[in-house]
Amino acid sequence: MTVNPADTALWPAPHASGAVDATVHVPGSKSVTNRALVLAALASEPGWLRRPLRSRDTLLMAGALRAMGVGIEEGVGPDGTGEAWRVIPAGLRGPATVDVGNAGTVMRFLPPVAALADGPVRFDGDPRSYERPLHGVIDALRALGARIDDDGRGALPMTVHGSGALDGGPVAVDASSSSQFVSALLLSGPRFNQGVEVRHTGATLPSMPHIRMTVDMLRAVGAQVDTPESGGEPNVWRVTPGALLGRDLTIEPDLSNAQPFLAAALVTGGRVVIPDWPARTTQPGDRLREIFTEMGGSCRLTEHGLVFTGTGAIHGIDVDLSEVGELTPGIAAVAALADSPSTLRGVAHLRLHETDRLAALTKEINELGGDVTETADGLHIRPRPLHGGVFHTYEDHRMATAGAIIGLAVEGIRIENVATTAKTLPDFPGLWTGMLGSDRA
Ligand SMILES: O=C(O)C1=C[C@@H](OP(=O)(O)O)[C@@H](O)[C@H](O)C1
Ligand SMILES: C=C(OP(=O)(O)O)C(=O)O
Repeated sequence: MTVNPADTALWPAPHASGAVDATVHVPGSKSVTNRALVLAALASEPGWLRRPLRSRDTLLMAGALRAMGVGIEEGVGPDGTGEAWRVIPAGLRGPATVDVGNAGTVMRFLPPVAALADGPVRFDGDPRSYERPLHGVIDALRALGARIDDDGRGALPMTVHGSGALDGGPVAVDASSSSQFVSALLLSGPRFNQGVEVRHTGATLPSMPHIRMTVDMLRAVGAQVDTPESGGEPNVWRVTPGALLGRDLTIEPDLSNAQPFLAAALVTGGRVVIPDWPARTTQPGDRLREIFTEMGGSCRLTEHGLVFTGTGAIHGIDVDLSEVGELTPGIAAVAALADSPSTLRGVAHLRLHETDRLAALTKEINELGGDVTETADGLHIRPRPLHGGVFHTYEDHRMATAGAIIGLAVEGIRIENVATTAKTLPDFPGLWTGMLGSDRA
């Protein structure tokens, strides 16, 4: 990818002059949009995605599916309101090339789809995508009958030689480095000849809500899925082969991307409303209601959405984030501004995310005067007065939003490459300054 020098420029993170009071419309969920695209592409009839997220990760997913022959028409919905994408499934085909960027969902969810295509599908992406774990997907697909050429490291780049069908059946996977290995195999499972039975063999399994999201969305398109929670064996998921329905699905706002805005209410002692917060969801961001309440805020789910209010006090927290790892950078940023220390646990696998997030958070907060230490599976954060400086982001969207949170309370923070937020959150700077502008209007 060519980097535009303007994108890596330093962005002066706005300092909050007072308590924020704003309503923020957060764009659609990355995780839901990319699952919905895959399931719609594998269905036996066309479907609709309403209010899809339009961001780097989701456009890469749509582009990759189009390259394999799927029709995706971007436009307005059947009732003429709001953005909606029409997905028209077609016989999956190669040769095709997939650019995964640095999207975990694209690099893990699409190789099983490619195994169903007729022809070779080449996968490549950003340099970081070569380092992110993919062995679980590659080894499992080979065990299920696929032919894959990689360079022997079990990582990108690689070519999946689709033969139009895959046997499927039982397979063992160590998904301790990413829950996306399990999700990937389950999502395409209904289209494998024998379905799929995925047995997780590792000691730990992160991001369980994201696996529940996969299961819920599969069931919503007619798949039969047996899970440990529905009375099955622990660590075993079974998907029965069968046709998938085309659906008309409205995508929920991305609750993990609501995090910086909720944090703004907490940090400034203000109030932020997030419309369309779902009453029931599998998104891990829903845990923020509890976590940010423990850290000093309060929230109410109303007809207007989630109303989150800060008091001005920010407390430290001792919390296991293994289920909700993607919330860690934002929680670490708030914790660095708290009135007592924090311990964030259960997130060793974050070393393999967009960047090594534990190292990056430690270095960047400490360079502003903070006192953060890495543990085997997380961070200890002892708040200290911070000063301005450059906050490096390592092409990680959540590092950029974490820096913006600190910038609200600390003058002179400049964020490197704020444009990296476009991975999942289009126009973050606009939404952020809009939120801060509302209290001055
Ligand atoms: O399935 C998904 O949509 C995701 C699963 C999680 O991945 P890991 O299990 O690799 O942490 C999460 O961190 C990522 O942002 C999105
Ligand atoms: C880990 C993340 O993304 P990915 O889907 O690329 O794994 C994230 O969004 O925090």
